[in-house]
Amino acid sequence: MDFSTQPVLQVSQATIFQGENPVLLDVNFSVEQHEFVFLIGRTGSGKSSLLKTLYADLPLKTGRVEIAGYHLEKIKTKEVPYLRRKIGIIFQDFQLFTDRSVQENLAFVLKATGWKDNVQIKNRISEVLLQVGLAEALTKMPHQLSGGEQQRIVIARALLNNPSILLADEPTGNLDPDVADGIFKLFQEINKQGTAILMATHNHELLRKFPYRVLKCEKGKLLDSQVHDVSFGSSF
Ligand SMILES: Nc1ncnc2c1ncn2[C@@H]1O[C@H](COP(=O)(O)OP(=O)(O)OP(=O)(O)O)[C@@H](O)[C@H]1O
Repeated sequence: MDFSTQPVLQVSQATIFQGENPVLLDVNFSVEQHEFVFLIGRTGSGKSSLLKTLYADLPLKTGRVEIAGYHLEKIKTKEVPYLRRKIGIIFQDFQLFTDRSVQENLAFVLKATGWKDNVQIKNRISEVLLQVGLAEALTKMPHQLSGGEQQRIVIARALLNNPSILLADEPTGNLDPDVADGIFKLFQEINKQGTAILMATHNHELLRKFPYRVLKCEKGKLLDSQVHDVSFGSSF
């Protein structure tokens, strides 16, 4: 068994760019396997740009990032799909195929990531649906599900390949507060089972309720509540 304490994410001296424009300078932090970390900051402060860099949607031009065993400063385009199997990515807007059932949406991802055995595919889909509390949704079409249920399916999809870290960009942003609470609890359960979570949020309530570590994008820097005095205030 692997008892290594190697962080799942390590960022050193990285600059986060949008095109030619630097958005965050000299970014340094790491995330351990058991951690739940909030990413905050005003609109336009660089949260999404940081997350996009971490899943290799934006190139890392300066500095070093190791995530789920991949070094982004030297990753090749053909390796990016393999990296994305090791990290789960969840956005605010559910991007399910609207013309396919839940089962077909999930099977598509497994097949695209190399799964071939139909029995194993079926079993894995049942497992992740059970994990997100939606076993009965298997044959439903996305439009037959509520917003919160669709987001649960998106989370199930992100879990299919047992990622070591989930990157979530405002995953509760479009949901009613009660539904958002349920989704947040689901993230906490997933975290307790050993998946690190880095979640961008504007939700003050969550930050006040849950004393997780906070990374804050502010004036081109990334502040870390483990190192800096990070104010939540009204500035995010
Ligand atoms: N596709 C893009 N092309 C060029 N510039 C962009 C692009 N997306 C974002 N930016 C710019 O990069 C900077 C950081 O934006 P980013 O989307 O990372 O902020 P954010 O903190 O995620 O904001 P929000 O809370 O509104 O999602 C902003 O100045 C923004 O205008």
